[in-house]
Amino acid sequence: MEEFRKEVLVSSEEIEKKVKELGEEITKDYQGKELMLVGILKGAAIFMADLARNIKIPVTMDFMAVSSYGNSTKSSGVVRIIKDLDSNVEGKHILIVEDIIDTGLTLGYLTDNLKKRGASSVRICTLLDKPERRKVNVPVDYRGFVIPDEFVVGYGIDYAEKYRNLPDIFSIEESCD
Ligand SMILES: O=P(O)(O)OC[C@H]1O[C@H](OP(=O)(O)OP(=O)(O)O)[C@H](O)[C@@H]1O
Ligand code: HPA
Ligand SMILES: [Mg+2]
Repeated sequence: MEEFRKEVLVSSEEIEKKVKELGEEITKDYQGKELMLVGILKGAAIFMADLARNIKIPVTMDFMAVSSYGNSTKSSGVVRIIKDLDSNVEGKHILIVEDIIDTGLTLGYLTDNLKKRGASSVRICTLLDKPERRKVNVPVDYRGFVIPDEFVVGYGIDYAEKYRNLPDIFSIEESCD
């Protein structure tokens, strides 16, 4: 990460504790319901894997890939489906699992899209929420951490496809030297 100044924003220990709490809350709320977790690739892959193991009711899991950032730190504003779900969501309770909500463009598009397919309910679980940057208002049902307006990497989240494997979440800033 030599091209950046970096700082731990959320440690792996804090993440682990929060993911457990979110899992407990989701377990309680979806008792007796058929829950389908929809992870948004690639950023949410690591969060999805940890969260799913902290949910103690049977769930199904599917994934979508939607990209608006490409290799940039700025959203292009155009949401593109790269990989669609394998399964039908009609009549299912969907919980979208995201790593981060920034402008809200990705999730605004996705919630509309899944509701139109006839899901019984569509809720959102995000590990990180950066509310200062919101352009589209999306209702967040389960939220891990509210973070300041800083570009972050780690625990699945990338900059130009790098740093997803870092166990902690870092904020990064281009260094001046
Ligand atoms: O609220 P927004 O401004 O739309 O930003 C949030 C989205 O951007 C990132 O995905 P990205 O498009 O970078 O794909 P990736 O998950 O493969 O990194 C992130 O994982 C969210 O899906
Ligand atoms: O802060 C961020 N980091 C990486 N990807 C992102 N996509 C939206 N916001 C971010
Ligand atoms: Mg990305």
